[in-house]
Amino acid sequence: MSATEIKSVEITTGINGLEKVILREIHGSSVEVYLYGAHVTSWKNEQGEELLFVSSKAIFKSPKPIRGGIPICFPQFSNLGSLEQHGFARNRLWTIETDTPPFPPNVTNGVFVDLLLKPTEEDLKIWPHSFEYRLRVTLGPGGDLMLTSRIRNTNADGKPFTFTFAYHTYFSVSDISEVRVEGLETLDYLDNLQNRERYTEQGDAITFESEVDKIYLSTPTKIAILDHEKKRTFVVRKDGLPDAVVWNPWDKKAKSIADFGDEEYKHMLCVEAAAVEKPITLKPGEEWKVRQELSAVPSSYCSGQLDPNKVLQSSLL
Ligand SMILES: O=P(O)(O)OC[C@H]1O[C@@H](O)[C@H](O)[C@@H](O)[C@@H]1O
Repeated sequence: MSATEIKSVEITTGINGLEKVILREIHGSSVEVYLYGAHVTSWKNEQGEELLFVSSKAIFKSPKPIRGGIPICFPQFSNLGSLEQHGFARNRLWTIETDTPPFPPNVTNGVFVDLLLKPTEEDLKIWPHSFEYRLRVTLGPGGDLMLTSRIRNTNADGKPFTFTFAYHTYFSVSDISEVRVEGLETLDYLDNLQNRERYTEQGDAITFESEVDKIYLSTPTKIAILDHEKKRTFVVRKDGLPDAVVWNPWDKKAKSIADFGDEEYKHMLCVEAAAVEKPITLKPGEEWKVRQELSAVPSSYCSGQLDPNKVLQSSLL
């Protein structure tokens, strides 16, 4: 048996000496996750092709979050509150947890790592709430990438807390002009480029020809990103996350982002499973559990299958 045929969890050192965990499946797929931000920075298929976008200018150094991969936005999405943009979970050091409270059996298939974030004294000064955030990153037997989050209110003062959330996934695409997203058509969205005014998406699948920054509301549990040039379709399945943010900065905004290459907008698309419109409130002792599952399939994948009405009726997870 060669090294790539062994299923494994390896803890090693990544860029700038930051610790990372590499998950490998027997057929050759792999996932890398940094303890800094519990940030997935790589997801490769059985052919070793990278499926996530990470900027060539990404800075792997605190306090800057890593540009690309899957940042975790918690306890605040965007600037919807008093915290730094997208909250602090994405630039804190998480720990590996070996004695995690049991997960339901459907999230224990495959190879996984459990990460834990608890607030420091400093964090409590800016967000005065005790919590335990457990993230399980799982690489499934078929190369699927699953992120399961469990967030528990551990406040001893009897107080509830409220937050917004997103898995800010950057998908790698060959050419953004050739990409379309299915599953969001006809839905309502808040347009971040227009003071979060509410609009209704018209027409067919979503395509890209300029900057886009939209929060789609009450979205189906399944969304597809079709990359015609690569002949690849990403399928996002989500559970407990009603919203979906779609973001591409396009050329002008790209130039204003220091840790993002001028032309890189052509090769990425963020589709972010999120809970934004209706913030989540947890009482002490309560736990919120959500899940995102990503798969990459060849583009013979039947387009049109993701009619939101049909998808909404079916249970996908
Ligand atoms: O540069 P950041 O903080 O990682 O955010 C990137 C983008 O993230 C998206 O989720 C937001 O909708 C955008 O408004 C934002 O520009």
